[in-house]
Amino acid sequence: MHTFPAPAKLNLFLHVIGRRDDGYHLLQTVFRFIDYADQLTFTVRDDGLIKLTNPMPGLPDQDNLCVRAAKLLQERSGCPLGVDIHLEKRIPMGGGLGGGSSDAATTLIALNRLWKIGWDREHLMTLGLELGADVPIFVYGRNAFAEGIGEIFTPVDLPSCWYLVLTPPVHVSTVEVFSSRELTRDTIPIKMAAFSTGQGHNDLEPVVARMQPVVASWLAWLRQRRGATKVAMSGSGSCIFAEFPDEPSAREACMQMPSEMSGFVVQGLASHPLSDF
Ligand SMILES: C[C@](O)(CO)[C@H](O)COP(=O)(O)OP(=O)(O)OC[C@H]1O[C@@H](n2ccc(N)nc2=O)[C@H](O)[C@@H]1O
Ligand SMILES: Nc1ncnc2c1ncn2[C@@H]1O[C@H](COP(=O)(O)OP(=O)(O)OP(=O)(O)O)[C@@H](O)[C@H]1O
Repeated sequence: MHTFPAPAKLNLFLHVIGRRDDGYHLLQTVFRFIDYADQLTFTVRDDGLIKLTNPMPGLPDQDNLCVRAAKLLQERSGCPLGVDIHLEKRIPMGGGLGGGSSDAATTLIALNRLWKIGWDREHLMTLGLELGADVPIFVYGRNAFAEGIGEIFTPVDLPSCWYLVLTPPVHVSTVEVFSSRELTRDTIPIKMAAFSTGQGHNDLEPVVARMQPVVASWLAWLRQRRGATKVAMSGSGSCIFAEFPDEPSAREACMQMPSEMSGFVVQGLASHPLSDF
């Protein structure tokens, strides 16, 4: 039995700079891992079966991204082994924090080792991209400036800081946001260095804020917090965050949260906990 973390990510900004012929969007974004994670426990089986030991309500096992990742790896590597997977879910689902993608990436990294397949990270990242645009970053394992559809990385060193992440009680469909007529797809590409001077916004944010007014009003509240150096939505939402230089200022903002709001304080990570595994 082996337990591994699957951390969440924040998109510190997300620019949509174009669209490919297949409908996928060309992005520029910075991914930052945060100290908030699901836990996955793997027990290798020698009968080749892949089983989730604690099914998630409303999500058929065969659609679960960790089951899909295990099946894909088994199929492509020809490995005869199977696995029991226990998934302890903590990251809000469909919140733009990449939880499902992170579960898939941790599964690929762990089973590559436990099944003794021996592929390098590059190979696992290519496989991961078949499961979703957000999977490769979690396999890559370093905070990064990302381009392409979110799979071409340049590592970035980010300052230590803390986040107040708010979790509005609404689910936002990534497909719906990307296919909105209101979405602008022509932000001028920036150089990576521009980000460190504070440039960057999330082009998906105004679309989601219009679809879900609660996101707009919670964003407005976050923008009024003292000491916040940045406020934005992560990915396709609905989670939003404020960045603070230290823990006390993030906690102070959290204490001021009205009772109808929900969220948590979390530290930004320097890298994925399995980056050197
Ligand atoms: C918004 C982000 O979370 C930012 O990190 C990701 O780009 C989304 O990644 P993801 O959830 O892994 O996305 P996928 O499962 O690959 O794609 C879901 C849907 O989002 C749209 N999509 C996604 C990524 C991208 N670069 N362009 C897109 O247009 C497509 O309609 C796609 O069918
Ligand atoms: N292990 C999993 N954990 C969470 N969701 C999963 C998982 N496997 C499949 N899914 C499906 O994927 C959808 C998106 O889940 P996820 O939590 O990754 O959203 P997200 O963070 O908004 O992703 P993204 O920002 O990458 O679109 C869920 O609504 C669910 O139907």
